[in-house]
Amino acid sequence: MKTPVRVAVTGAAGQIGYALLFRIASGEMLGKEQPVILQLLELPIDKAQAALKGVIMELEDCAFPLLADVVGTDDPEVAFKDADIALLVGARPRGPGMERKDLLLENAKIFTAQGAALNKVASRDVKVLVVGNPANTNAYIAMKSAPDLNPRNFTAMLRLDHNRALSQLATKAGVAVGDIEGLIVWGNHSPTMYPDYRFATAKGVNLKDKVNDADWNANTFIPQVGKRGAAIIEARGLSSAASAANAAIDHIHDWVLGSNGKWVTMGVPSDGSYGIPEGVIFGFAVTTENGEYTLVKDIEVDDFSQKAIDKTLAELEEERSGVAHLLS
Ligand SMILES: NC(=O)C1=CN([C@@H]2O[C@H](COP(=O)(O)OP(=O)(O)OC[C@H]3O[C@@H](n4cnc5c(N)ncnc54)[C@H](O)[C@@H]3O)[C@@H](O)[C@H]2O)C=CC1
Ligand SMILES: O=C([O-])CC(=O)C(=O)O
Repeated sequence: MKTPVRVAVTGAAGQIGYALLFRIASGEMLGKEQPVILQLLELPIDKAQAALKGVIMELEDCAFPLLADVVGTDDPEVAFKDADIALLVGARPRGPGMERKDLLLENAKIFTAQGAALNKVASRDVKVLVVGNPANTNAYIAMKSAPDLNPRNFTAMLRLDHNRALSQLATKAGVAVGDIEGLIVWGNHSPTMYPDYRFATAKGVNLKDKVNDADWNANTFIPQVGKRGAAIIEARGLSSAASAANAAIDHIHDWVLGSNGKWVTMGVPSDGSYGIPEGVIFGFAVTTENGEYTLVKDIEVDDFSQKAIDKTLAELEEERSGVAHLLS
């Protein structure tokens, strides 16, 4: 039997947590041979702790062979102790009529405290995925609050946007979603994100050429992917949960086990590529192998794409300056 991997999940009793934990424990994230220890964090309030207790009871009732242990706590330093993977989900979600950045100041404090706790007690190789919104800037805050950890290991979730774009493109192009390669979502997890299908192919066929519809790209595809979160809130009265949990599983699965040469989108600290200032957590195309990601370089950026990238970067810079006072 392999040594169990310690997976910390914050906001574990929330809607995404409920859609996520059972899949991690059944081996969908790290593989069917990999035991896990779940270290679950919830707020130090009775209702949240009682809900967490109920979720842990249900995890027990599944008798998952791969679930080596479960810890429930209200203390980040207990949840993150020796964590190999940390899924930072716990944060307030938006409601109808709000943008994700409206959550910034309220949620930012969570990520300074949790970054500091990770810095203190997590594995030195911990892989961090920030799901709580606004995800890119929260990941930036956590990264800056953890100066002893490798900044590369702080990532934000754009995989849901990537998966949404895959699905819409597959439908439009009349191809199987699993055959699509070479898709990117650049930038911020917000309506300014830029889903870019210029290099997407299915079975070697370029899908931009196949679709051949610039109007659909500019006026349907890009805005629909960008505003999909709001459309779900409108329809459900609650923000996406199962699809968000699914994207978190995909993100960590590929980061740990590899993407087999496929491009996937991760929000990662820029190394200065494509003119994105170093350290800004930006959605880039990456490939993953042996637990490491590599930015895909030298993607041609045309005028249309440059304008879209500039717009989403400007928003991230604005968010970053809005939280600068929390980081000094
Ligand atoms: N990046 C992405 O693609 C997506 C991000 N999200 C975001 O994920 C976050 C969670 O969403 P839901 O699960 O639907 O919300 P929820 O409200 O159902 O659950 C959040 C849970 O986090 C807990 N929590 C709050 N502050 C905490 C803290 N400091 N430490 C530990 N736990 C804490 C709450 O008690 C609650 O149980 C929201 O910010 C939402 O906007 C949602 C969908 C997609
Ligand atoms: O839209 C929201 O607030 C939740 C989210 O991030 C998404 O579904 O993409």
